[in-house]
Amino acid sequence: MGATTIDGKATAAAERERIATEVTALGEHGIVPGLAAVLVGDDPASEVYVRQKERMCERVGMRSLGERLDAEVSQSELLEVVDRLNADPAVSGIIVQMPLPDHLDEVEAQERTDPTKDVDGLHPENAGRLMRGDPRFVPATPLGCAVLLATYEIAVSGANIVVLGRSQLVGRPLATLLSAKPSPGGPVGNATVTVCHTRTRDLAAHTRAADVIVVAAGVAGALTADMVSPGATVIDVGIHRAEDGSLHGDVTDPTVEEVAGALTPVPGGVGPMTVTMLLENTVRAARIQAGLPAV
Ligand SMILES: Nc1nc(=O)c2c([nH]1)NC[C@@H]1CN(c3ccc(C(=O)N[C@@H](CCC(=O)O)C(=O)O)cc3)C=[N+]21
Repeated sequence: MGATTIDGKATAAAERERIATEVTALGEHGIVPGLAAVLVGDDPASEVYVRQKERMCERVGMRSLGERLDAEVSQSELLEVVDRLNADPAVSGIIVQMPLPDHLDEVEAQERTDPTKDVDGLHPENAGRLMRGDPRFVPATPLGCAVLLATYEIAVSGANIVVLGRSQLVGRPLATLLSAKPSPGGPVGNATVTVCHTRTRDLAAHTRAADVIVVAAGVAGALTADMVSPGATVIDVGIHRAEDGSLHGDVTDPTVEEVAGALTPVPGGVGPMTVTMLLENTVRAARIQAGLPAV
């Protein structure tokens, strides 16, 4: 038997064809969407992200700008970079990659980002709009997960979904998105969502009752086969680099694949969708800044 593989790489490639068409249409208005990523220090997951982002921007005809800052950079120097990108008309979207080194204040950097350029959706205004059911930028990873579920026609409406993880970037917004009343043309919603985390008592009881489990714990080994009900869908958001350079998700137990009905691989699952939805948000940002209707 074995689970259906949810092919994020192929789904992302199809989504990029649509995005490339939108980029071409904007080009006719003289607009080239540009994405700036601020990377402080050398977090390995962020390094993977930067590289993929630059490749994919190029493929769809967008501009990509990398701002690499030393791990020792001060908070005021970081904020100056954000201010400069806010003021730069060639920059449509800005992301400050997480996690930042401990001496830096992430929230202050997020609040400093122009909310119309905040393609990660982390500015309180954008996070608040998502909570209110009127999103401007849905964070790329949650949006990518929702698009995968829709593409593979995995029932979300009325389903029991466990989101394992409660980060501002993934778990929190994903739970909001999946439980929301979907807006017309918007992504999937109407699920019954349980947000679980490291302090959840009897986690396995929750995951075993789930039709869909999204593992966004950031901890390798967070989900084992005994925690999965037969046929359930498992979306693995984790990304870890092993000593030998290979990439792995939060799911490390190989028997999960024998129990689950569908499973995202790492690499080739959520990762490529994240990059692609970031491009989508950047096109949206460019349209908003140009006074065009957001698509
Ligand atoms: N503000 C912020 N927003 C983020 O969205 C964010 C972040 N900070 N910090 C770092 C993490 C990590 N992340 C990845 C996205 C895509 C891949 C990706 O493309 N993965 C490919 C790997 C391809 C390869 O190199 O082999 C895959 O899974 O197939 C990886 C990692 C986004 N993050």
